[in-house]
Amino acid sequence: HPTADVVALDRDPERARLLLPPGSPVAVRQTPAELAGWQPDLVILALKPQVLGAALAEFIPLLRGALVISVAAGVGLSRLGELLGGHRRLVRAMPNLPVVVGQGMTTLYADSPAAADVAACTAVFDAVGQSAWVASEGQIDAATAIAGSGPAYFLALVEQLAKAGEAEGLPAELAQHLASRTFIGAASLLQQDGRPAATLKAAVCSPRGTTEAGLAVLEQPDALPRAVAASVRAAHQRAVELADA
Ligand SMILES: NC(=O)C1=CN([C@@H]2O[C@H](COP(=O)(O)OP(=O)(O)OC[C@H]3O[C@@H](n4cnc5c(N)ncnc54)[C@H](O)[C@@H]3O)[C@@H](O)[C@H]2O)C=CC1
Ligand SMILES: O=C(O)[C@@H]1CCC=N1
Repeated sequence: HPTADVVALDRDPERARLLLPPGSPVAVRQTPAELAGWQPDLVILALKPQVLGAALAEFIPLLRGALVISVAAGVGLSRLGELLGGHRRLVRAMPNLPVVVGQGMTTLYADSPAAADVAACTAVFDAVGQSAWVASEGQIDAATAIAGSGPAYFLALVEQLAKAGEAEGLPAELAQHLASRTFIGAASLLQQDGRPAATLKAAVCSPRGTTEAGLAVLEQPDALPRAVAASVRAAHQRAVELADA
């Protein structure tokens, strides 16, 4: 928001400055103590689950009645509330890395949030992509395994496609270029066409052609379906474990 007073707080301020575009009006501070007397309306906590326990106590005086959004994977609202001295105006959010290019997908959950808080959170995350509220807190951990971690799965697929291209005789640079442009093109097609992935996939398959031959291997039950299900299960399980980190 053009008139909002935004402060980034990071104990490594140089790192925070690197993330801001040149000329950004966002002020960078190192400790909550430097903000004494300031009362933010909205606070986003983007600390690693493992450091929240030790770090949050010093944030309590800053928060007062603020709307607090935590993006920490796994850490539940009840634990966040305890770490924040009984603070109740809390929302969990799970954004993903494409927020940096305005293409994020964020999942949100709160216990009986006020309508104004729902609107404020939605506005924040819709400004960097899309957002969706889930009906139960457990779904945030499942969504973390899909959308939070998901960009890395697709990037891993691009890596493997490029490697396989090299193995089939393409120069490394060209194989990487083909793999990433193919991925970007397929993602844009999915976005612009609007039909489901399965329908578009079928459109690539010529009868008895090359794609059918490739998919017959990739989609064997013990190949991609099993690998994806097991990967998502592991990520989901890790989110549940991080609750106690
Ligand atoms: N990386 C991703 O794609 C996503 C990460 N998350 C969540 O975001 C959180 C942060 O993850 P990353 O950004 O990947 O980690 P990161 O290590 O890149 O960033 C954490 C930042 O916290 C700062 N920090 C550490 N202790 C501090 C303290 N006491 N006071 C102030 N600043 C402090 C560090 O200097 C660092 O800049 C995690 O809880 C993670 O679960 C959520 C969605 C996606
Ligand atoms: O890897 C993680 O734990 C965080 C949460 C989702 C994406 N990155």
